[in-house]
Formats: sequence, structure tokens, C-alpha cells
Amino acid sequence: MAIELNITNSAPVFKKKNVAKSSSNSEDFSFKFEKKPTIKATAVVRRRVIPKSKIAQYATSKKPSEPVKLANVNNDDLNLFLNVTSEPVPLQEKKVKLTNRDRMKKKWEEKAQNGPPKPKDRPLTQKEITDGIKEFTAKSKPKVQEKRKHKPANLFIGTEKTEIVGQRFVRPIQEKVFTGAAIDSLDLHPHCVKNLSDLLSIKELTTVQQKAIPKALEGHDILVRSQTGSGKTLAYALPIVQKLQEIRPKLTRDIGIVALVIVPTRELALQTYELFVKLLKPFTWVVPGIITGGEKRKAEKNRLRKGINILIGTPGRLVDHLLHTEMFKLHKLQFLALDEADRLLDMGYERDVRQVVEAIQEHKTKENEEGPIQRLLLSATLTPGVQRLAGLALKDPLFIDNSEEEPQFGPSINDDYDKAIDQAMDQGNLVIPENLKLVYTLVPPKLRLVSLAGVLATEIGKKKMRALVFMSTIEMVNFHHDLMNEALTQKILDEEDEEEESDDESEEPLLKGVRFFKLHGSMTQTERSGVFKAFKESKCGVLLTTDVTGRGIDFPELDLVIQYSPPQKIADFVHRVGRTARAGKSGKAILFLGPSETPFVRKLEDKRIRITQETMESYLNPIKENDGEAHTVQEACSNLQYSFEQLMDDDRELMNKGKKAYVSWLKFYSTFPKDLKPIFNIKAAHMGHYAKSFALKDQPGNFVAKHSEPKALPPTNRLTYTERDPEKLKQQKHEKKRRLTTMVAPGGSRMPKSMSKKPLSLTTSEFDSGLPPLKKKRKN
Ligand SMILES: Nc1ncnc2c1ncn2[C@@H]1O[C@H](COP(=O)(O)OP(=O)(O)OP(=O)(O)O)[C@@H](O)[C@H]1O
Repeated sequence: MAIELNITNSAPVFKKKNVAKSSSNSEDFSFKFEKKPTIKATAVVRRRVIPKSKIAQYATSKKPSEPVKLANVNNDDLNLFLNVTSEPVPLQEKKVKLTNRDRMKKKWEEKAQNGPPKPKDRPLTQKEITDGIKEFTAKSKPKVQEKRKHKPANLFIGTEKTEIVGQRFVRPIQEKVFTGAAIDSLDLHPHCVKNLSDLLSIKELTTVQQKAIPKALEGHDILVRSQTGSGKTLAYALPIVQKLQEIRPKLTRDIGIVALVIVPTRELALQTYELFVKLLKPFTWVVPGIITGGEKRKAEKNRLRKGINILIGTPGRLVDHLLHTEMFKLHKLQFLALDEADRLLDMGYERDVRQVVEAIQEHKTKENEEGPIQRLLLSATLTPGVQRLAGLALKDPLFIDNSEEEPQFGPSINDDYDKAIDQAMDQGNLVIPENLKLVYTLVPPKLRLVSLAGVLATEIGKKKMRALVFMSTIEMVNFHHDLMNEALTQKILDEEDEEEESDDESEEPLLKGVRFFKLHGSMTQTERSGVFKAFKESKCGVLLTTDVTGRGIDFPELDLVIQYSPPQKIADFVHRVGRTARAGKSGKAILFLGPSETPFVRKLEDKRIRITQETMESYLNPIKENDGEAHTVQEACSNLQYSFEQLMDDDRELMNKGKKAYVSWLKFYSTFPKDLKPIFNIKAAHMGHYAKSFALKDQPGNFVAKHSEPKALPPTNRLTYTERDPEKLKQQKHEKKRRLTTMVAPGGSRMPKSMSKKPLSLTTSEFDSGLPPLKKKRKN
């Protein structure tokens, strides 16, 4: 924030000796004017507007001739006052003698400029203060047009023309969400049925629940594949709850863990834990618990010591406790559920899951526990990895596929497991919910940023709804969050401001009333949980996020998903769009593609995903409507782009964030897997045009090297490539080293080095165990 005080007919004389420091965060200083000055204040507000209370405090200057005293001013505000644009008058100028004629002339000039002189020696009236504040506040929110120093260049010059691509005939794979069967048609405890109805308003079974729950209650191991939002969580949680509450004598805490649920992310773990808490309401003697990292090891140990019967956790932290927590025993385990199985693999957890599975058997053998373990594995997409994981974790499983492709596949629930899996894999079952409208829009790189603003304004600006925007890197999320918050929304500084409605239409921000949130793996667990909750509760919000929320997360009533960065795998596309249109509800998902990336649409169609085109132009109208001066949409978009760039010019921090985001995007864009590389081809991308989409005017060559530190890591096919901040990397390296020295192979020997190496595509900072590294033991 800076305020420029333009003093036109007088100049301040600073009294240096009066400048005194009163305390560390408040300073007093004084200056006086030779005569009554005319001060024009222009505020350039970046981070916040000065609270009105503070302005009122400044405005209590009594007499123009008296030194203006600024008490209790913090450093920011002091800087602001020192930003006086006029030069102090050299002291000797004071001695220049004025003739009477000069004096008279000056007096008349002053009178003409300032109107009749105000009576001397009187404090400002309340009205004068209020008027002053009004004028000051109005100037502190300059209109975009006022800020423009010259006419912005036409953003559309040099952009490729977007074409209408046309659509291929696609017959999507269908999956019915609901069957019409009532919950009480299952063999569940009546309290459980009532609880589902009372707490979750669930009365009817989804198809996957109807197929899977009876088989799970019979005790089978099952592999379930069913579309996003079809209720897979209850498909494994209900049988577990039902069976555990049946145990007699009743379960107690000291029995320890009888059911273990492994999920890939902390958010999903928390969501699953909350569901179990609700399901166990009538069965209070069964205790659920969660360990996910992001919390101190000691607190988790204490919880484990107290006793947990159903434990939900992320693999990294589970393995950590397996290795270092004595009371983490799995010999009483009866159920093992692996949710979002393919994501577990994507994130490099195969080795961790394998370790847990092997440890269960070891613990049982050691304690002479014979009881069987029932394993349940669930995923919305079936990949070779899932098949591998199923082979590792399941015994004689049933494959439950929810699609309606039975004539080609054989029965959905089958005994000929391998054949059915192979068929399903050949078909590449990627199912999109029936009520989900999929669209893509072709946007030239230069226009990406304004188009994102346009899409948000079109889709949620006027309605009250919530949207999720997927970006490829943490840096992109951070930058866009700050930029959009600053440029497109109403800055809410204090409660008064929130209540006050601007009477000047042209000052309305493009996304008035919309709140921006961000969520990624470099945020602390407390921040993540806070944002997660606040976004879920918000009425009109946009959550900018990485793939950390791409799978399993259930945002109730989410209306829109925008993929601003393309997914690096088609399965990820399916999971991302599946955050909306859940449990039979409707939703929309928009994919941003560059004109040269159009072949990706064909890739989706090859997988029987039907997606239609919407032109970029159809999203840009609100930008023109919001711009009081532009005559055309192109002009309005150019103005908006210009205002983004101005904001960057005025705010160095934001500029740096933009450059970092651009560099992170470069890394992401150069790491697409082989099959998609020809489509998302870094060599064909126009670097300068992409830089524009980060509101950068500079040539990328001028800043890429500087912002590429630390040195880029070797390319991987991971989705969240730059989710590696140097600090966390260091910690991970440390952690890995420690693990390797403590890891012991089943036979008792040290694990061979080659075995303990993780593939490059694995382990990202946001998905680690979250634990601080163990302290090294001192050598004696
Ligand atoms: N029988 C039901 N009736 C109504 N709503 C249900 C039913 N079962 C589950 N739901 C709701 O549907 C939503 C999605 O459920 P869930 O998260 O289990 O889906 P999922 O299949 O695991 O999705 P994903 O693959 O994305 O993880 C949740 O809000 C859940 O409460």
C-alpha cells in the first residue's frame, strides 16, 4: 500500500530533531507547512485499505500552522506518509523577502483556489472529517480506467483463431447411481438404518452399495470399481460397522485395532473418520481414530495407547508407527480397506501398503492369532496398478464392477475374477456420472487469465455457487489466489466495509461477493483443515487447488469444476470432474485447452468420454458488462489484462509469485507422460504468450533462470511436480535415509539397496507422513 500526497501550493518542512522513536512499532514525527497546504491524496491500495478509524485519527490535525502529529503509527503507515511526493523546501527559501505586491497577489491566488479562508485556530468539524474520509476512500479505490496510464494494447492481436472442433459420436459407459432398493433391505442393525436416515438422510441404496454390501457381509474379499460419487465409502464402511458391533462380548478399547482403513490423503482420512464417527453413533463402544501426519507423533501415540478399534490413516504415517510405536499392534485385525487404490499407487505408496499388509501377517503369526482378515479395495478407475495392488492385498476376491456393460464383460459380480478384470481393463472403464455436463473451451495462451476470470464471472458471478479450480502446481495456486483475490473481488477489510454497498456501479469488482480459497500440500495441516471447512461452508466460493483434492473428497453441493491446467492422465480427468455431480446430483466441468491441445479431446472420446465444446467468447461478455468504458469485448478483456499487469507492476511480491508460478508451470508442462507429450508439447508452446497468462510482460528469458532455483529435478510423470519445496525435500531425504537404516526385510536381513529405492514418480512433499525427522542418536 502506498499513498501519494500531492502538495501543490506549499511544502512540508521536516524537523529532523523532532523525529523520535517511541516504541518498536509506533513512531512519532512532525513536520509543518509554511502555510496552509492543498493536499491531494491518491491511494494505491494493494494489500488493504487503511481502516477508517485510522484515517479519522490522522485527520485530527488541528491548525495548518501547527505541526501535524502522527501518534501510534505503525511502520507501514509511516512509510505511507513518508511517500510525500513533493520535495521539502530548503530552509533558506524561507528567508526570501516578499514584497507587499507579491503578498497581495499570492493571497488573491490562494483565495481563488481555496475559497474563503476558514476561521483560524479551530478544530475540524465532524462533517469536515466525514467528508474528508469519503473523499479519501473514494480516491483510495481508483477505477481501473483511472489507473490506466495509456491505452492498453489489444490482447487479441497475434492470437490463434479458435476453431469449432466438432464432436465424434461417443457412447458413454453408463452406470446407474440408485437402484430404488431401500437401506432396510440389507441385513443391517435397525439402529444403523435409523441412524443413516437421521444423520445422513440416506434411505435408498446406491447400486454399488446394493451389490457390494451383501458380499462384504458374507465375508468375501472384494475389489470394487464404481464411478465417482457413487457411495463407495459406505459400501465398505457399513459392513465393517455392522460386523464390529455384532461382536460379543462387546469390543473394548484395549482390544486395539480391529479394522484398518488406508486412504491416500489427509483430507480424505479426515472425511472418512468423520463418516465413521457418524455411523458409530448408536454403537459407542466401538472407537474410531485417525492418524495422518501433520500432528505430533506423541499425540498420536497417546491416542493409540488409549485404544482405537477402527483406525483410518495415510500410509506414510502408518508405516512410521509400525516401525517406531510399540503399541501399534495389528494382530487383532479383522478388516483391511484400501480406498482410492489407484491414487495410493500414483502417490508412491505401494511399498508402504505392502509393508503394512506384510506386517499384519507377521503380527498375527507372532501373537498366534488365527482369525481371518477380510480385505476390501475400492477405486473409481481400474488401472494395472490397482490390479497389482489387488493381487498383493486380496485373497480370492470378487470383482464388483458397477458399469452396465454386462453383455460384453460377463457378470458384474463374478467368480472368474481374472477374466473379468482383464475385460474391464481392456475396455478402460472410465465412467462419468450421467448428470455431469462435460465441456471444453479452446483458449489461446495469451487469453487464459482473462478467460478464467470470464468463466468464473459467467458461471458463478451472478449465481451463488461454489467452484473448484484445478491448477498443476502449488506456485500457480498461490499466485492466482492472490491475484484474483486482489483484482476481481471486493476486498473485505472490516465489518463496516462488508455492509457498505458502493453506489458507483463502475467500481464493482467483476466477482463481487465471491470468496477465493486455496488448498495445497505445502500448507500446514491446520490451514488445510481450516480452508477445507470454510470452503465447504461457504455459499459462493472458488477453491484453487492442486490434485490434493482430486480424489475421494466429497464437497457437498459443489456445482462446478474447472480444469485450468490439464490433467496428466485421463484417469485424473475422471477423478477431478467427479468432485461434482455426486450421488445423482447434477454438475458441470470445464476443461481449458490451448488450440494446439485439441487432440486431447479425441483421446477422451477414445475412452468413451463425451465432451462438448463451448466457445471462449461465450464466457467473455461479463467482462465487457463490468467495464464502464470499453466499447467491445476485446477492449474490455485488454483492459482487464492491463489491470492485472498494473497490479503486478505495483506489487513486487506478487510479481515474484507470478514469475515463480510461471517457472513451475514450465516444469509441469515439460513432464507429461509419453502418450500425451505430443499434445502438450513444450517445444510448440509460445513462451511469451504463456507468460502473458501469468500477467507477466517481461520476456521469460529474463527471469526464468533466476526463479528456477533450486535446480530443476529430473522430469517425472507426477501430476504435482513442483509440490516439492526445498525445505520439505531436505526433510524427506532425511526421513528416507532414516527409514532405510531401520527397514528390515521379512527374513530379518537388511533390505537390499535396490529394493528400498523408490521410483522417481513417487513421494511428494504433500503426501509424506508429515512427521518431523527423528533425532539422530549421538555416538558415544
Ligand atoms: N445411498 C445413498 N443415498 C444418498 N446419498 C449417498 C448414498 N451413499 C452415499 N451418498 C452420498 O454420496 C456422496 C458420495 O459418496 P462417496 O464419497 O462415498 O463416493 P465415492 O464413490 O467414494 O466417490 P469417489 O470415487 O469420488 O471417492 C456423499 O456425500 C455421500 O454422503
